Amino acid sequence: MQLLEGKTVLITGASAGIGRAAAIGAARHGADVAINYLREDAAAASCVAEIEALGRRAIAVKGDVSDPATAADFVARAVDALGRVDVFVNNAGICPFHAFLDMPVETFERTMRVNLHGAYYMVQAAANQMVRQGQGGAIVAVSSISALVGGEFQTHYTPTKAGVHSLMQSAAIALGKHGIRCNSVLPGTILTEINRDDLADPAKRERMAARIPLGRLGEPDDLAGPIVFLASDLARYVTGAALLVDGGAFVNLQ
Ligand SMILES: NC(=O)C1=CN([C@@H]2O[C@H](COP(=O)(O)OP(=O)(O)OC[C@H]3O[C@@H](n4cnc5c(N)ncnc54)[C@H](OP(=O)(O)O)[C@@H]3O)[C@@H](O)[C@H]2O)C=CC1
Ligand SMILES: C[C@H](O)[C@@H]1OC(=O)[C@H](O)[C@@H]1O
Repeated sequence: MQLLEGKTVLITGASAGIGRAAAIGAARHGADVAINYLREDAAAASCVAEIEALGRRAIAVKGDVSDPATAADFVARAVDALGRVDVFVNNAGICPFHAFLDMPVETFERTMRVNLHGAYYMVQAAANQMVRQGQGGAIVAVSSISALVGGEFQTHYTPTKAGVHSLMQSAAIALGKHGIRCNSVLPGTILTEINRDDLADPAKRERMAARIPLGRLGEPDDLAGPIVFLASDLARYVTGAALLVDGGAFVNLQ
Protein backbone atom coordinates (compact mmCIF):
# COMPACT_ATOMS: atom_id res chain seq x y z
CA MET A 1 0.00 0.00 0.00
CA GLN A 2 1.38 3.42 -0.98
CA LEU A 3 0.56 5.82 1.84
CA LEU A 4 1.70 9.07 0.18
CA GLU A 5 0.61 8.50 -3.42
CA GLY A 6 0.32 11.82 -5.29
CA LYS A 7 1.62 13.88 -2.36
CA THR A 8 4.51 16.33 -2.32
CA VAL A 9 6.76 16.08 0.73
CA LEU A 10 9.36 18.64 1.85
CA ILE A 11 12.08 17.57 4.30
CA THR A 12 14.85 19.62 5.88
CA GLY A 13 18.30 18.18 6.55
CA ALA A 14 17.81 15.27 4.19
CA SER A 15 21.24 14.79 2.62
CA ALA A 16 22.02 12.27 5.38
CA GLY A 17 20.75 10.36 8.39
CA ILE A 18 17.13 10.41 9.48
CA GLY A 19 16.05 13.05 6.96
CA ARG A 20 17.46 11.08 4.05
CA ALA A 21 15.79 7.87 5.25
CA ALA A 22 12.49 9.74 5.58
CA ALA A 23 12.86 11.24 2.09
CA ILE A 24 13.45 7.86 0.49
CA GLY A 25 10.72 6.29 2.63
CA ALA A 26 8.26 8.93 1.43
CA ALA A 27 9.25 8.29 -2.21
CA ARG A 28 8.77 4.54 -1.70
CA HIS A 29 5.24 5.43 -0.60
CA GLY A 30 4.56 7.36 -3.80
CA ALA A 31 5.55 10.93 -2.90
CA ASP A 32 7.53 13.50 -4.86
CA VAL A 33 10.14 14.96 -2.53
CA ALA A 34 12.02 18.24 -2.06
CA ILE A 35 15.00 18.10 0.28
CA ASN A 36 16.88 20.87 2.02
CA TYR A 37 20.49 20.40 3.16
CA LEU A 38 23.41 22.54 4.33
CA ARG A 39 26.82 21.43 3.00
CA GLU A 40 27.00 18.00 1.36
CA ASP A 41 26.20 18.60 -2.34
CA ALA A 42 27.15 15.08 -3.47
CA ALA A 43 25.11 13.41 -0.72
CA ALA A 44 22.07 15.58 -1.55
CA ALA A 45 22.44 14.76 -5.25
CA SER A 46 22.62 11.05 -4.48
CA CYS A 47 19.45 11.28 -2.38
CA VAL A 48 17.70 12.95 -5.34
CA ALA A 49 19.02 10.24 -7.68
CA GLU A 50 17.76 7.49 -5.36
CA ILE A 51 14.29 9.05 -5.28
CA GLU A 52 14.24 9.46 -9.06
CA ALA A 53 15.24 5.81 -9.44
CA LEU A 54 12.03 4.98 -7.56
CA GLY A 55 10.10 6.78 -10.30
CA ARG A 56 9.34 9.91 -8.28
CA ARG A 57 10.33 13.54 -8.83
CA ALA A 58 12.86 15.16 -6.49
CA ILE A 59 14.86 18.35 -6.01
CA ALA A 60 17.55 19.39 -3.56
CA VAL A 61 17.72 22.98 -2.30
CA LYS A 62 20.80 24.11 -0.38
CA GLY A 63 20.29 26.47 2.55
CA ASP A 64 20.90 27.08 6.24
CA VAL A 65 17.63 26.67 8.16
CA SER A 66 18.81 29.15 10.80
CA ASP A 67 18.37 31.92 8.22
CA PRO A 68 14.67 32.90 7.95
CA ALA A 69 15.12 33.57 4.22
CA THR A 70 15.97 29.88 3.66
CA ALA A 71 12.45 28.83 4.61
CA ALA A 72 10.70 31.02 2.05
CA ASP A 73 13.24 30.03 -0.59
CA PHE A 74 12.86 26.27 0.08
CA VAL A 75 9.07 26.37 -0.08
CA ALA A 76 9.01 28.60 -3.19
CA ARG A 77 11.49 26.42 -5.08
CA ALA A 78 9.69 23.23 -4.09
CA VAL A 79 6.38 24.67 -5.31
CA ASP A 80 8.00 25.84 -8.57
CA ALA A 81 9.41 22.39 -9.24
CA LEU A 82 6.80 20.05 -7.75
CA GLY A 83 3.63 22.15 -7.66
CA ARG A 84 2.53 22.13 -4.04
CA VAL A 85 3.29 21.17 -0.41
CA ASP A 86 1.21 18.43 1.21
CA VAL A 87 3.64 17.28 3.89
CA PHE A 88 6.44 19.10 5.66
CA VAL A 89 9.02 17.23 7.77
CA ASN A 90 11.18 19.42 10.00
CA ASN A 91 14.30 17.38 10.59
CA ALA A 92 17.50 19.45 10.22
CA GLY A 93 19.41 19.60 13.48
CA ILE A 94 22.80 19.62 15.17
CA CYS A 95 24.12 18.36 18.50
CA PRO A 96 27.68 19.52 19.16
CA PHE A 97 28.28 17.70 22.47
CA HIS A 98 29.81 19.99 25.11
CA ALA A 99 29.96 20.32 28.91
CA PHE A 100 27.60 22.79 30.60
CA LEU A 101 29.87 24.95 32.78
CA ASP A 102 32.04 26.18 29.93
CA MET A 103 29.54 26.04 27.07
CA PRO A 104 30.71 28.55 24.43
CA VAL A 105 28.08 31.18 23.69
CA GLU A 106 28.44 30.51 19.96
CA THR A 107 27.74 26.78 20.41
CA PHE A 108 24.66 27.47 22.51
CA GLU A 109 23.33 30.12 20.14
CA ARG A 110 24.06 28.15 16.96
CA THR A 111 22.26 25.07 18.35
CA MET A 112 19.24 27.19 19.27
CA ARG A 113 19.18 28.92 15.90
CA VAL A 114 19.44 25.78 13.82
CA ASN A 115 17.24 23.42 15.83
CA LEU A 116 14.55 25.71 17.22
CA HIS A 117 14.52 28.98 15.27
CA GLY A 118 15.04 27.03 12.05
CA ALA A 119 12.08 24.78 12.88
CA TYR A 120 9.90 27.81 13.61
CA TYR A 121 10.68 29.59 10.31
CA MET A 122 10.34 26.43 8.24
CA VAL A 123 7.10 25.22 9.82
CA GLN A 124 5.63 28.71 9.44
CA ALA A 125 6.59 28.94 5.74
CA ALA A 126 5.28 25.44 4.96
CA ALA A 127 2.05 26.09 6.86
CA ASN A 128 1.45 29.36 4.99
CA GLN A 129 1.78 27.49 1.69
CA MET A 130 -0.64 24.79 2.88
CA VAL A 131 -3.14 27.47 3.97
CA ARG A 132 -2.86 29.15 0.54
CA GLN A 133 -3.57 25.81 -1.13
CA GLY A 134 -6.65 25.35 1.08
CA GLN A 135 -6.51 21.56 1.25
CA GLY A 136 -4.92 20.94 4.63
CA GLY A 137 -1.69 19.07 5.13
CA ALA A 138 0.57 17.30 7.59
CA ILE A 139 3.61 18.54 9.47
CA VAL A 140 5.95 16.14 11.26
CA ALA A 141 8.82 17.44 13.38
CA VAL A 142 11.79 15.33 14.37
CA SER A 143 12.08 16.12 18.08
CA SER A 144 13.80 13.58 20.36
CA ILE A 145 13.60 11.43 23.45
CA SER A 146 15.75 14.36 24.64
CA ALA A 147 12.60 16.47 24.80
CA LEU A 148 11.71 14.35 27.85
CA VAL A 149 15.06 13.50 29.47
CA GLY A 150 18.40 15.26 29.93
CA GLY A 151 21.98 14.77 28.83
CA GLU A 152 25.13 15.96 30.62
CA PHE A 153 26.71 17.19 27.37
CA GLN A 154 23.44 18.27 25.77
CA THR A 155 22.28 21.17 27.97
CA HIS A 156 22.07 23.40 24.89
CA TYR A 157 20.44 20.70 22.74
CA THR A 158 17.72 19.14 24.91
CA PRO A 159 15.82 22.45 25.34
CA THR A 160 15.67 22.78 21.55
CA LYS A 161 14.09 19.34 21.25
CA ALA A 162 11.57 20.14 24.00
CA GLY A 163 10.90 23.37 22.09
CA VAL A 164 10.25 21.56 18.80
CA HIS A 165 7.86 19.18 20.58
CA SER A 166 6.08 22.17 22.12
CA LEU A 167 5.99 23.97 18.76
CA MET A 168 4.11 21.02 17.27
CA GLN A 169 1.56 21.12 20.10
CA SER A 170 0.87 24.84 19.66
CA ALA A 171 0.94 24.64 15.86
CA ALA A 172 -1.58 21.79 16.03
CA ILE A 173 -3.97 24.21 17.75
CA ALA A 174 -3.18 27.16 15.46
CA LEU A 175 -3.50 25.12 12.26
CA GLY A 176 -6.30 22.65 13.07
CA LYS A 177 -8.89 25.01 11.59
CA HIS A 178 -7.00 24.76 8.28
CA GLY A 179 -6.98 20.96 8.33
CA ILE A 180 -3.25 20.87 8.97
CA ARG A 181 -2.10 18.20 11.42
CA CYS A 182 1.12 18.69 13.44
CA ASN A 183 2.91 15.89 15.23
CA SER A 184 6.40 14.97 16.38
CA VAL A 185 8.51 11.87 16.41
CA LEU A 186 10.87 11.41 19.35
CA PRO A 187 13.78 9.23 18.23
CA GLY A 188 16.02 7.56 20.80
CA THR A 189 19.67 7.05 19.89
CA ILE A 190 19.97 6.53 16.15
CA LEU A 191 23.37 5.79 14.59
CA THR A 192 24.18 8.75 12.33
CA GLU A 193 26.91 11.34 11.77
CA ILE A 194 25.48 13.50 14.58
CA ASN A 195 26.69 11.07 17.25
CA ARG A 196 29.54 9.28 15.48
CA ASP A 197 32.22 10.80 17.77
CA ASP A 198 30.14 10.47 20.94
CA LEU A 199 29.48 6.78 20.30
CA ALA A 200 33.06 6.06 19.24
CA ASP A 201 33.66 5.39 22.95
CA PRO A 202 32.79 1.66 23.20
CA ALA A 203 31.81 1.96 26.88
CA LYS A 204 29.29 4.70 26.15
CA ARG A 205 27.92 2.86 23.14
CA GLU A 206 27.41 -0.32 25.20
CA ARG A 207 25.78 1.64 28.03
CA MET A 208 23.37 3.31 25.60
CA ALA A 209 22.50 0.02 23.89
CA ALA A 210 22.06 -1.80 27.21
CA ARG A 211 19.04 0.28 28.24
CA ILE A 212 17.10 -0.47 25.06
CA PRO A 213 14.54 -3.27 25.49
CA LEU A 214 14.62 -4.03 21.75
CA GLY A 215 18.33 -4.73 22.13
CA ARG A 216 20.00 -2.37 19.67
CA LEU A 217 20.65 1.26 18.86
CA GLY A 218 18.44 2.70 16.12
CA GLU A 219 19.07 3.10 12.40
CA PRO A 220 17.83 6.04 10.29
CA ASP A 221 15.38 3.75 8.50
CA ASP A 222 13.65 3.00 11.84
CA LEU A 223 12.21 6.53 11.59
CA ALA A 224 10.94 6.31 8.02
CA GLY A 225 7.83 4.27 8.84
CA PRO A 226 6.66 6.41 11.80
CA ILE A 227 7.22 9.63 9.81
CA VAL A 228 5.36 8.30 6.75
CA PHE A 229 2.53 7.09 8.99
CA LEU A 230 2.08 10.47 10.71
CA ALA A 231 2.26 12.20 7.32
CA SER A 232 -0.36 9.93 5.80
CA ASP A 233 -4.13 9.82 5.92
CA LEU A 234 -3.89 6.73 8.15
CA ALA A 235 -3.17 9.32 10.87
CA ARG A 236 -5.97 11.65 9.76
CA TYR A 237 -7.31 12.15 13.33
CA VAL A 238 -3.87 12.43 14.97
CA THR A 239 -2.63 15.93 15.77
CA GLY A 240 -0.58 17.39 18.61
CA ALA A 241 0.80 13.92 19.31
CA ALA A 242 4.36 12.79 20.00
CA LEU A 243 5.53 9.30 19.03
CA LEU A 244 8.58 7.84 20.79
CA VAL A 245 10.70 5.81 18.35
CA ASP A 246 13.38 4.61 20.75
CA GLY A 247 13.28 0.83 21.00
CA GLY A 248 11.68 1.29 24.43
CA ALA A 249 14.60 3.22 25.99
CA PHE A 250 12.43 5.88 27.64
CA VAL A 251 10.26 3.52 29.66
CA ASN A 252 13.20 1.38 30.83
CA LEU A 253 13.84 2.64 34.37
CA GLN A 254 14.86 -0.70 35.93
N1 LIG B 1 20.70 10.55 15.58
C1 LIG B 1 20.05 10.55 16.74
O1 LIG B 1 20.34 9.78 17.68
C2 LIG B 1 18.90 11.48 16.93
C3 LIG B 1 18.65 12.54 16.10
N2 LIG B 1 17.57 13.36 16.33
C4 LIG B 1 17.31 14.49 15.47
O2 LIG B 1 17.17 14.05 14.14
C5 LIG B 1 17.51 15.10 13.26
C6 LIG B 1 18.44 14.57 12.19
O3 LIG B 1 19.61 14.11 12.82
P1 LIG B 1 20.58 12.99 12.22
O4 LIG B 1 19.97 12.38 11.03
O5 LIG B 1 20.98 12.13 13.35
O6 LIG B 1 21.83 13.90 11.83
P2 LIG B 1 22.87 13.89 10.62
O7 LIG B 1 24.03 14.65 11.12
O8 LIG B 1 23.08 12.51 10.09
O9 LIG B 1 22.12 14.73 9.47
C7 LIG B 1 21.85 16.08 9.68
C8 LIG B 1 21.24 16.65 8.44
O10 LIG B 1 20.86 18.00 8.72
C9 LIG B 1 21.49 18.87 7.79
N3 LIG B 1 21.77 20.12 8.46
C10 LIG B 1 22.55 20.36 9.53
N4 LIG B 1 22.53 21.67 9.85
C11 LIG B 1 21.73 22.26 8.95
C12 LIG B 1 21.32 23.60 8.72
N5 LIG B 1 21.74 24.59 9.51
N6 LIG B 1 20.50 23.86 7.69
C13 LIG B 1 20.07 22.87 6.87
N7 LIG B 1 20.41 21.58 7.03
C14 LIG B 1 21.24 21.30 8.06
C15 LIG B 1 22.72 18.13 7.31
O11 LIG B 1 23.11 18.65 6.02
P3 LIG B 1 24.62 18.51 5.45
O12 LIG B 1 25.12 17.15 5.87
O13 LIG B 1 24.42 18.65 3.96
O14 LIG B 1 25.42 19.61 6.03
C16 LIG B 1 22.18 16.71 7.26
O15 LIG B 1 21.43 16.52 6.08
C17 LIG B 1 18.08 16.21 14.12
O16 LIG B 1 17.09 17.20 14.33
C18 LIG B 1 18.41 15.51 15.44
O17 LIG B 1 18.33 16.38 16.53
C19 LIG B 1 16.72 13.15 17.36
C20 LIG B 1 16.92 12.11 18.21
C21 LIG B 1 18.02 11.20 18.07
C1 LIG C 1 22.87 12.97 19.12
C2 LIG C 1 22.52 12.07 20.26
O1 LIG C 1 23.20 10.86 20.17
C3 LIG C 1 21.09 11.73 20.24
O2 LIG C 1 20.35 12.90 19.98
C4 LIG C 1 19.21 12.79 20.58
O3 LIG C 1 18.32 13.57 20.43
C5 LIG C 1 19.16 11.59 21.45
O4 LIG C 1 18.76 11.96 22.70
C6 LIG C 1 20.55 11.10 21.49
O5 LIG C 1 21.19 11.61 22.62
